[in-house]
Amino acid sequence: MTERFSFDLKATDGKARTGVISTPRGEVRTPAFMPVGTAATVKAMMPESVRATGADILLGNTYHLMLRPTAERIDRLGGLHKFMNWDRPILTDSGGFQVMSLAGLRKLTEKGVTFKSHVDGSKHELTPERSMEIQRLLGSDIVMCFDECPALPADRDRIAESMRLSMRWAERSREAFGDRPGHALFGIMQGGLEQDLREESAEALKAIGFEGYAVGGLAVGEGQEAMFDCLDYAPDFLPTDTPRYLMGVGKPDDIVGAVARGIDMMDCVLPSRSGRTGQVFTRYGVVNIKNARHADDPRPLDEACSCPACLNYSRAYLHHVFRSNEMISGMLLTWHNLHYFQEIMQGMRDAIAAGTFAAWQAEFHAQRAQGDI
Ligand SMILES: CNc1nc2cc3c(=O)[nH]c(N)nc3c(CCO)c2[nH]1
Ligand SMILES: [Zn+2]
Repeated sequence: MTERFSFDLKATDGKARTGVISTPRGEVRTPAFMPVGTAATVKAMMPESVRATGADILLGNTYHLMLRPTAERIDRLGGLHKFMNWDRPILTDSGGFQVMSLAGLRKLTEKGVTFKSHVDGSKHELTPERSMEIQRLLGSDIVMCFDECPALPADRDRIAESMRLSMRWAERSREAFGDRPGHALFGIMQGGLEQDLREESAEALKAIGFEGYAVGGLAVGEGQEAMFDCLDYAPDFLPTDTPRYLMGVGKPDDIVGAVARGIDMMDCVLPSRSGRTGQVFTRYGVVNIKNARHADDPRPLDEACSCPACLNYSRAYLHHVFRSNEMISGMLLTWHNLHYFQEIMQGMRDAIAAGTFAAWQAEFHAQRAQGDI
């Protein structure tokens, strides 16, 4: 076990990379998908089940946990890992994105953001310094800079002004983070869909120096084509010897396309959230389990899947418990979706290491029907 944070790039195939992030709480195989554990739980999953799907790391949220139960209470109780019974690495987001998407009555200044809690209307402030303090109290292994993620579409001046504010906040985040061996601070690149602003942001972050770099400001409604156009150049502005994390992505084909463009880590609520709404991802396409045509179907969701839902239950059963709004529905469909997402990651890690990523990608797309199956 290491007391340090490090990234070891094992192999590349085209722009795709595979490696290992070493932390005092364990290793993270990349490319990695991080399940989202917003309120100190990956919804409908026990932590040991999350681990059983193949996850090495999960994501927590500064915004939600500062409001309820508060970072100070989690600290008093031994930190987020003990609190939620997950002893492997945790990456926490810094709160800015969630404030802009969830909180009310927001006021943005150079200092930071004041806002009203979406939980109880109480007033709060987030600054780079306060975000670093909260993430330290939580005890997260990978801390994200406090940034502003502008909603798209936005005009170029707004994007430039927002990115430059985020770069000043990145400087303050680095300063406030302090010297924490074994812990990492990741910078977040902004700049919208403007190539020169993306490059300016990357240069600013590299001049400050971080243990990893995220591509932020995407998956905010721009669509897959525009996102991939940006990913055709943005990761190349980042160092090759530190992890690259694409925030908030995505559907299976988004994930594969991002890895093909040099991304090492991703997070998304999709597999867990859609598991609760009956949307099931399989290698052949999407199954909407609430559809009546599954009512008498004795087959599993996916004959080739080894998750508990596919080994032990029929589509007919899953259709029934979804329609009956039974808790086991969200549990089984979430487990399957997270298992499938991790199977995609393992397949890509193996293919990149073997130099067969192009063939793996072709097979991935050939298997998938368009639309529901
Ligand atoms: C779902 N799409 C998405 N785009 C994002 C973009 C950002 C971003 O630019 N900055 C920060 N701090 N977080 C982000 C997050 C939350 C991560 O799950 C995003 N999530
Ligand atoms: Zn399954």
